[in-house]
Amino acid sequence: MESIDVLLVAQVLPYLEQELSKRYNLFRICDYPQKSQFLTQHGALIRAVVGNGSCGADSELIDALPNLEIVSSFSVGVDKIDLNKCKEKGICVTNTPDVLTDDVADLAIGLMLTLLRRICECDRFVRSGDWKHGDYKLTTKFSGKTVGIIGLGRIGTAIAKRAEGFNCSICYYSRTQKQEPKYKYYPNVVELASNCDILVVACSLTDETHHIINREVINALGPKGFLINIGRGKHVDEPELVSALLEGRLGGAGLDVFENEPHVPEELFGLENVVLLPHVGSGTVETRTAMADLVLGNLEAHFLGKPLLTPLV
Ligand SMILES: O=CC(=O)O
Repeated sequence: MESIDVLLVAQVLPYLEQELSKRYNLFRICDYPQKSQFLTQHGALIRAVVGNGSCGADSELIDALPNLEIVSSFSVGVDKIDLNKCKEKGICVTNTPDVLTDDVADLAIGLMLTLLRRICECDRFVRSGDWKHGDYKLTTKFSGKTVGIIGLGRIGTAIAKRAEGFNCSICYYSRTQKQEPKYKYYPNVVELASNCDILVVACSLTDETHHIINREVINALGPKGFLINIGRGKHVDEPELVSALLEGRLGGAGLDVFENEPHVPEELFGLENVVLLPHVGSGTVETRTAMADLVLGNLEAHFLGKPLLTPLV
């Protein structure tokens, strides 16, 4: 398959990049200071694009690649791929579901525990020597809280199962009610936020879920409520979140994702009731390797004319 031209548009696991360059004629967009120059010179050669959750294939890129057959994303989220355009043009799209579910759900629970029990702050308290001057203040219990989940898909369900292990009650919002009698369904996010202690964003980013966490939802969650976001930064109206935290209208936030990564609002840096992570939901060696193998497996299947492993479009 060395003669197949593949374009890498994002920074991915070195193992994936190495395997791609062994198997294909690999172009890396980052090697070209002018993207437009690359596209004019080589655009017509490219049959596959490999991207990730931050950089995929927008309408402009798809238009510049007239022989594109497949976009294979090293991510579960595909909000950076113009799916409608791919459908229209008959371009296949694959992502990396399932293999990262456990890691993302583990991290969501980690964020809840870290936020409520102030684990990062406690660590800083010990390192700074402050413990010698007195004990750390009391924090908030996690076990038994009501956890509200936006999006009861693979990741949302895995979070619910884990939270059940902490005797938490589970409620959720999703476009349609699921066959899950143990979990209470709310038909809108404001009602969900009013009725839970911890609100978790676990849905995919679409036009409908952009800023699903807005001022009204934040106010419904309230000064004793906590927000956890392991979805996408754009699920949250970030300036609204920052003002709610600064004004004490929200109890706290555990965030793995931000609207303009890697930029994080600096107003958050001084707050004790936030935990800030650098988008590491699936960031373990085991999971990223499994994700890389899925990207490679999907490309191989496509070019051998076999069924795709994880087709989306
Ligand atoms: O954010 C990460 C992913 O979509 O896999």
